[in-house]
Amino acid sequence: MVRTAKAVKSLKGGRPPLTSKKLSTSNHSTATTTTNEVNPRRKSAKATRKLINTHHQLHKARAIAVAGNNQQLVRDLDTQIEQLGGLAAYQAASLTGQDKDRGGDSSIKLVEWLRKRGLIGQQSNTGPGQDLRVLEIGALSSQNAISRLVGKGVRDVKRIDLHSQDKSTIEEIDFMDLPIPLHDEDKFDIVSLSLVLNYVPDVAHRGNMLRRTRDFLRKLSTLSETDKDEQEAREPAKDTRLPCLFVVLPLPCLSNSRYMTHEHFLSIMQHLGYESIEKHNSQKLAYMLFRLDHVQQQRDKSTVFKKIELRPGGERNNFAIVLAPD
Ligand SMILES: C[S@@+](CC[C@H](N)C(=O)[O-])C[C@H]1O[C@@H](n2cnc3c(N)ncnc32)[C@H](O)[C@@H]1O
Repeated sequence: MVRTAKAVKSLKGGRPPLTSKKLSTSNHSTATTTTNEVNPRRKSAKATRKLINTHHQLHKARAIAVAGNNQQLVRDLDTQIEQLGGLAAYQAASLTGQDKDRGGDSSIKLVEWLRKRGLIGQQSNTGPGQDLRVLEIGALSSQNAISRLVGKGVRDVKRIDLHSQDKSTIEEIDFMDLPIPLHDEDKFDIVSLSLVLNYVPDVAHRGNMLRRTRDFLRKLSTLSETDKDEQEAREPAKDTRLPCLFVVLPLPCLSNSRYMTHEHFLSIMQHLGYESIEKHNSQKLAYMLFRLDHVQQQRDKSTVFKKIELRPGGERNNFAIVLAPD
């Protein structure tokens, strides 16, 4: 068996287990069971974290092997990934992490912020934001908090994933292959990228993915002028400008990486035209909401963000994002 890089202790999972170590008995998953009968829903929090962490390591090692054109190593790593139950097992483990007793559904924070900003009304079908269109990249379930708002302030949620857990509600497609909508009305008000960037093994692909999110966001707010006037009359202080990108990362990606800091991430986002409008750190996750300014994104096309050491030290992880020029 091929040895992979030593575990990056502080980057494991991305889903926080809470204090309870009891086995999850929740049964609302749409996760499929693989031929290997891997069923992480029965695993302990520790075992779930270990499975997610091992997947991250194997995928990272595979990306390096692909870059070095080491076909034999790629095959060995593919075998190891398959033996672990493949992507389906990884997703099921992540879905387990979405259980309430493991830290929950990250879209709860998105919904909280949309409400706070007056983009979602307090009651069904009464508030502004009726027409909010959401694209969820890396979707595991159609039952999360943002999905439950469909018909209650959100018009629709388009969910995509590399490996769909339920083809009727989650389209199986790589975001990088998702056709860019030609017309503004077919684009989205909110794009969600929750715990996806850290899953992408290649640092340049992470940058490309972030850049591509802009093509899916509308140029104009969906709040009609009447909606805006009504909203401002009700709560003048609220800023209802759209469109927005919701990003969630394991906190150590920003707080303990050799190549990334919170400020550096904000610089990358700012360069892409994204203004930070909300942020929250839980014990294990960093939640961020950005607003895209389509005018700002046009400037300074030559800047490059390389993988450079920003925070030296021993006990660090290697999370990085590389952004090539436009
Ligand atoms: C850790 S799970 C996170 C799921 C969920 N968003 C959450 O916050 O719990 C990461 C998911 O991102 C998906 N993913 C990674 N890269 C993707 C891509 N390029 N296009 C679509 N989905 C992707 C993976 O298949 C995986 O299901």
